[in-house]
Amino acid sequence: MCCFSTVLRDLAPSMATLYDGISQQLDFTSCGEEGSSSSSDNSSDDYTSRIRSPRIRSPRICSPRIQSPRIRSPSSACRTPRVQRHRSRSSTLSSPVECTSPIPYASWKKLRLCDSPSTPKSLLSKSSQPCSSTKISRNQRTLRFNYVHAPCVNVNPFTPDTVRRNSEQQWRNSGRSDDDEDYGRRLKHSLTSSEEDDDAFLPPKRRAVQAFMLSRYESEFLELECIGVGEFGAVYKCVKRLDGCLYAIKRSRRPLAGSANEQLALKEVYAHAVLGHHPHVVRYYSAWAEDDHMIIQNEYCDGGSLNNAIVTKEMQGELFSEAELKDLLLEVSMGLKYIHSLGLVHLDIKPSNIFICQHPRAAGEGESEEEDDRSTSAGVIYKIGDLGHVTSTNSPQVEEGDSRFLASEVLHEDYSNLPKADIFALGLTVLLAAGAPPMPQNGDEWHSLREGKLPKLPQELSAPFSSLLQSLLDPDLTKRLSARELCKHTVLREERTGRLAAQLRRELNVEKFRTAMLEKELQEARQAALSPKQSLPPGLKPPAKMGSLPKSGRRLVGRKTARSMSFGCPGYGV
Ligand SMILES: Nc1ncnc2c1ncn2[C@@H]1O[C@H](COP(=O)(O)OP(=O)(O)OP(=O)(O)O)[C@@H](O)[C@H]1O
Ligand SMILES: [Mg+2]
Repeated sequence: MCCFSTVLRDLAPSMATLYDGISQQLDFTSCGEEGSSSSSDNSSDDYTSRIRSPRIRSPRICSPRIQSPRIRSPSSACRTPRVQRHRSRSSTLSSPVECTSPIPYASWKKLRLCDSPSTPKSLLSKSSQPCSSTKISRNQRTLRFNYVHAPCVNVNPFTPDTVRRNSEQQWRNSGRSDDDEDYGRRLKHSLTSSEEDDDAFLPPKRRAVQAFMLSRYESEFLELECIGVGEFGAVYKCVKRLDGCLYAIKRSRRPLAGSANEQLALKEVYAHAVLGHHPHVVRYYSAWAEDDHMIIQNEYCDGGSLNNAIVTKEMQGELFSEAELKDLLLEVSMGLKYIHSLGLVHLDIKPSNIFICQHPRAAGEGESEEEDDRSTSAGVIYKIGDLGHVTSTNSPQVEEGDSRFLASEVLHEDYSNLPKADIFALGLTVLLAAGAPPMPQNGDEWHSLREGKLPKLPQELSAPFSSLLQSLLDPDLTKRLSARELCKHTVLREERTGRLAAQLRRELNVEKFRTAMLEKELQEARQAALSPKQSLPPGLKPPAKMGSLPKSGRRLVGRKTARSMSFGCPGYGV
């Protein structure tokens, strides 16, 4: 009896926790429409206070955009683009009915209901809930998130050591809360553990599959830091609790449903899904809607954006070398060639939308037929990201990108050769990396660039490379090279091929040396086999010489056992 009462007493807190869990579940389901348009401001603030951590934030790159100058008559070919920036992405509409998006609110709703294997579960469950905008108070929400403990983070045992060490260092610097200490501990342990205690890598199984009444973002990911804030949303560096790998999670800043942002968010997801995997396009893993915000899980590029790299170089008084510029141009062209080959255009190519991977090997890259990352000058890989403006070439719905990189023909609504608009923007991007002054948003300078006049650069580029850059800005679209042509261009290929050849020669020499060493060992082994008396201890009978082996090849010892052979084994000539 005494034992039974003890058990009951011990059970009481667990029952209370269970009850809490159930009530939180109810609470959670009721918050589905908190971000509905009528309450967007509050929700946005709530979101900001909840999700944005006061951690390191990369310098914000202001990228004003054109304010949807949709219908423009040819007479609008004025000297200065009339379009005034600050930008269409942010224009949240007050009601779904007013939505100007070509994907109407109804379709968005339907999209959430379509039950395909690729439809995120969270999206489906959310869609099945009533659309009433039952709001929960800030306090309730706080309670909900405070009471539930997030599952721990698994440490991926396949993470290369260098990456793991970097993560551990970052972990130490980030000053995490007690809740996530476990991850830090296991991460640290994984660096020092021996083979016998490799089990320590793996958390108890129940943790990996446990269901928690948290948002998908919080239950599946551990947020490490905010790595960028764009017009559309904020991007967080996160570790996925299950696989222990890093991802860039992009979350729209404002509630989506019924807003113009909805179209952009969907465009980005559609484009990523269609594009699949290419070494020069930021990889997409998953997307879902949460509290009416779109969340996109992408590959994390450890070198940040090209824009950040340009700013950093500038501060250090350095410039991208011509070889690096050629790599940049070639690799982004490869990504564009792929995008264009699928009948799509990016329409927002600029330094802040090109990302750098510094550990391509670790990320399993360099598998493209077209390239070999051994041949890149800086050993980094450039990738095209931010697909929010992607549209198809056949039936373009052009949401113009940043006016600083906008081709003149797009401003004049000539959409007959949109891939060349990407090439124009790429030309300006490479010029910026070469040290060109910031691109103008309008005015005479803006026009002179569109007339094919290159800006002054602080470094001397070779004549062939300069004229190649010049051709990217050519106002005559037929003279502006295509991505396909750029990928084959000798100016870009020559050096790269030379570097690859040199690298292959080095590797060949290493292999030759290894072969020579093996041959030497083999010779020694043969020698030892031919003069066995010298090496055998006294009293031991020498084995039969090669020449005196029985003709049938019968073995003298171990006749009944399977024969295993190895090089360098005296007694068995090869
Ligand atoms: N995959 C990634 N890896 C590393 N950093 C990233 C990644 N995605 C985004 N970032 C960082 O976040 C910033 C904003 O990202 P992104 O361009 O996707 O958002 P955005 O809201 O569309 O921005 P904008 O409208 O200004 O182009 C980038 O400039 C970069 O610094
Ligand atoms: Mg961007």
